[in-house]
Amino acid sequence: MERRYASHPNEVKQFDTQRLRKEFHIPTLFTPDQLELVLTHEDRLIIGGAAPVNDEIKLETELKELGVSFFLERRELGAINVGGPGSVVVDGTEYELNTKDCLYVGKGSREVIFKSKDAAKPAKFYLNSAPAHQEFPTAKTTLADAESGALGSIENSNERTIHRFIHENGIQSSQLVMGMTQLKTGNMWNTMPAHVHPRRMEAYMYFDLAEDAVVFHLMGEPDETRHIVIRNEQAVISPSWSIHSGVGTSNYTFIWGMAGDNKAYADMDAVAIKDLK
Ligand SMILES: O=C[C@H](O)[C@@H](O)CC(=O)C(=O)O
Ligand SMILES: [Zn+2]
Repeated sequence: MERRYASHPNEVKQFDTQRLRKEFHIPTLFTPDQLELVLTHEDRLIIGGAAPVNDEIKLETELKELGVSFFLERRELGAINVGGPGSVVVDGTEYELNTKDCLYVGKGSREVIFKSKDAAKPAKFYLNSAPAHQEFPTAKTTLADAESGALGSIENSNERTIHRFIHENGIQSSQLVMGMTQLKTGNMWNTMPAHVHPRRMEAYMYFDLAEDAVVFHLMGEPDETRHIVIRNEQAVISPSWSIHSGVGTSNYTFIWGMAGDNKAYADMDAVAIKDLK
């Protein structure tokens, strides 16, 4: 498991492109038959991917890295499938996950196995895991069952649908909040006007992008913004003090996941566009 340390905004404003990418950009999530994991010290969120093709993939790591006797002993997990049909087996119970379905796995689950149904159309499970101090039941949800809301307008090139999966009024969790935002065709902007939430960090994973398309992801303090160029199926870490917004060369979908002091989705401090620098 790769480890990323937490960052101070006064240091980050000195970073060049290479250093910004090294600290915040996660380029590889889906390697066939491998588990990819990055533990950030921003609220200790683990960001990862499981792409089973010919083999099953087990959720595991060097246990010394977490100081526990099994992965979810003191953690919870959110998994969203962005590939073909697959399933997740939690302590012997199999949950089928089609494209864009979400599974929450509660603290205390001992064995989590990721599987694809068809090696020709492999599943790709995007993973967020946060420390948890209370057990909540493992639960599945789908786009159709999620609490969804329309946001934005074509005039602002940001017409999109926000789907909330793991949140206050949805699947219950200790601190993990997770969902998916889908931009309509011809709409390129997400989260503009931008916001910060010093109470919670956030991670974005962009997908449904063509191979030659990119998202210019915006980060930094509102008056010290920087950009990171992100390609299909890559993630980016947003410290609690940073905006997290982006504009694509075409429309896209992204998964957002948060951990921190509260689970109130609307607890954001809006930044007026006129105040951005
Ligand atoms: O704190 C919440 C997150 O930044 C996202 O949910 C924002 C988002 O999906 C969007 O505006 O498109
Ligand atoms: Zn946010």
